[in-house]
Amino acid sequence: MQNKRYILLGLKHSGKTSLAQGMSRQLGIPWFDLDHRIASSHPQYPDIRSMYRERGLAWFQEQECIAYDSISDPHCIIACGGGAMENPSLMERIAAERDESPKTLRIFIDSPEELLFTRIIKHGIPPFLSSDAPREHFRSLYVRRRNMGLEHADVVISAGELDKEEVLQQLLDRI
Ligand SMILES: Nc1ncnc2c1ncn2[C@@H]1O[C@H](COP(=O)(O)OP(=O)(O)O)[C@@H](O)[C@H]1O
Ligand SMILES: O=C(O)C1=C[C@@H](OP(=O)(O)O)[C@@H](O)[C@H](O)C1
Ligand SMILES: [Mg+2]
Repeated sequence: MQNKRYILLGLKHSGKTSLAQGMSRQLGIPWFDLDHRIASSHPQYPDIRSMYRERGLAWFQEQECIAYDSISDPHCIIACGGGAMENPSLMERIAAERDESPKTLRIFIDSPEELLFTRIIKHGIPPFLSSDAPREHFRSLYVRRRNMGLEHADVVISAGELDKEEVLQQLLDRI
């Protein structure tokens, strides 16, 4: 099972980065995180939030594509950011790669809305959520991104209330 390229998709805080690390440990193949690559290419910003806030969505989406293109390993795990499903250029790249080589597998981590919102606001309201009505904004964003994730995915993992190790196990059983 390890001779594939696994792409992790899911809303913010669904556990993509943690799962990529866990999969890498279990499968013995490298893992990459698009946000980490963007951050290390732009050390003038303290974090992803501040660069997203300062440079805006279009710039950030371009950086996601550049970060994706910079990964050449055919066998690896790539954790995308929570907005990746809404980045058409990135989704097209990955779909084209999948058409060329069925060894690319898109995995959507499907987590409940309320649980994600609770995890997200623990660290304050992120720049992609309106500060006036973050809960309502998150609801519409959740529905839209989830539908897109389900549409793009080859495998869907229902994470429910499972802890990280349990989600990882579900995922490993399915690939
Ligand atoms: N299944 C889970 N159960 C509980 N907490 C989780 C779970 N998955 C992720 N988390 C927590 O949510 C936060 C975001 O996790 P992370 O792996 O960075 O998600 P993502 O990359 O999807 O934003 C971290 O604090 C992490 O410990
Ligand atoms: O949901 C989003 O729009 C975003 C999620 C973040 O990634 P994580 O899902 O890994 O936290 C990061 O890419 C950026 O802040 C935008
Ligand atoms: Mg992440």
